Amino acid sequence: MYLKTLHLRQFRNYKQQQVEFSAPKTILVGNNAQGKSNLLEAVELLATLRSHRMARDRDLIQDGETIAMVVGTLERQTGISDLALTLRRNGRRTVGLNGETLRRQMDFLGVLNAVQFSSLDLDLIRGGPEGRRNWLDTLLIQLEPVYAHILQQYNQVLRQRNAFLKSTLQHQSPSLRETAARPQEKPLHLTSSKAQTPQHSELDIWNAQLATTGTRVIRRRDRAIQRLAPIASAWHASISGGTEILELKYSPNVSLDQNNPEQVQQAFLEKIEQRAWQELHQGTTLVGPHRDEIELTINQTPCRQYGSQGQQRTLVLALKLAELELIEQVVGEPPLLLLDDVLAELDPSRQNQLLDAIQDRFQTLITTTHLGSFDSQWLNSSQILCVDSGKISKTVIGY
Ligand SMILES: Nc1ncnc2c1ncn2[C@@H]1O[C@H](COP(=O)(O)OP(=O)(O)OP(=O)(O)O)[C@@H](O)[C@H]1O
Repeated sequence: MYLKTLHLRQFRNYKQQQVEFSAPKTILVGNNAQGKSNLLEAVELLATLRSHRMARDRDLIQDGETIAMVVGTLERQTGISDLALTLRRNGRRTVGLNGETLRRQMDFLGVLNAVQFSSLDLDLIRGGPEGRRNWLDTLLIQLEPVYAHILQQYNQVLRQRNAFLKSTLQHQSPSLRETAARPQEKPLHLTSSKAQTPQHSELDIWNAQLATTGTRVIRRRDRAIQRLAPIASAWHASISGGTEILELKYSPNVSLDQNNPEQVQQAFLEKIEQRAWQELHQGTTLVGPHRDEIELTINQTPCRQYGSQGQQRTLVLALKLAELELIEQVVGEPPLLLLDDVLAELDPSRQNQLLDAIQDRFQTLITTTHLGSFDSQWLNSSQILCVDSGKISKTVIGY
């Protein structure tokens, strides 16, 4: 797939900007804080409707404006598509495909595919499990756009269940609150699952919904990791010269021993039952995929404790190359690669591995503060654009 043009209106620091991509590789060069990452973020939004910077829509809209637009023309084997995303300060975003507004965001996802790789990705290993869950979810949205809807349903049930648990905690009698201060002592009505109060029947409804929607999330995450793991291990072995074995394992908060959805739901409900008292005591949901972990180990040692920054970079590079390959396998066309200031973070040998893997196979947008890290062959075969205070101009070097 090939992104031919991108048009930004009142997006971040771009007032009005049209960009035409004239080569498989585009290098965006400019000083810090000029708008290079903003442009990549716009492409990422067209692909996933998410920003890895976790920006809110009002942050994406230019200061002082009420609306922003990102429009792209994409060429795929199946034909040309026009994608349009409108962000509003005081309203919902809307998405359009080929001139028509779409009712479901799900139908917008999966048209453009992209893998984003920035220095923030190094936190995938060092950071907490939430970052790894977000990374996997963003990948899954591209592999199966319906997953965006599934995840949204789960998060909605989770929010409502949390609100219910919180209000129950606030309204419980002082004697109960006193017992809650001693979590080892369960109040009588919670020692038997048969004892039913109106609050408990409402909780039962939330439990059932959490288990149903949560099981869908868990099973899809598991499938994605199973497909990604061997590809990532192979890349990792190739980059590290075969001396290190990377393992990627999904570690769901609810056991996935059984692959049958009914059995996973049953395991989910049993775990909720076990944690019921703690949940009421803490006023929040303690069971479900919002507490999953994705375990990364090298030679059986957890990566977080393992290794130097260089080894962690090798690992992230392997994960990103695996993402590219998996998306290509699943959607049947190579996705775009968005490299946000990462070349400078990699040593020359890792840079070469990455550049060799890309070749002209993946349309690649690269940001950099200086062109010194590219060899002349790369510079000659790339389109080079200068970014200066939200304005883009062509340079005389390159295409
Ligand atoms: N909503 C917004 N409205 C106007 N300007 C914005 C908005 N959001 C961000 N900016 C501006 O965008 C600029 C940052 O751009 P960007 O993050 O793309 O930097 P960059 O060129 O990639 O630089 P670096 O190399 O530091 O990452 C800053 O000047 C910031 O003030």
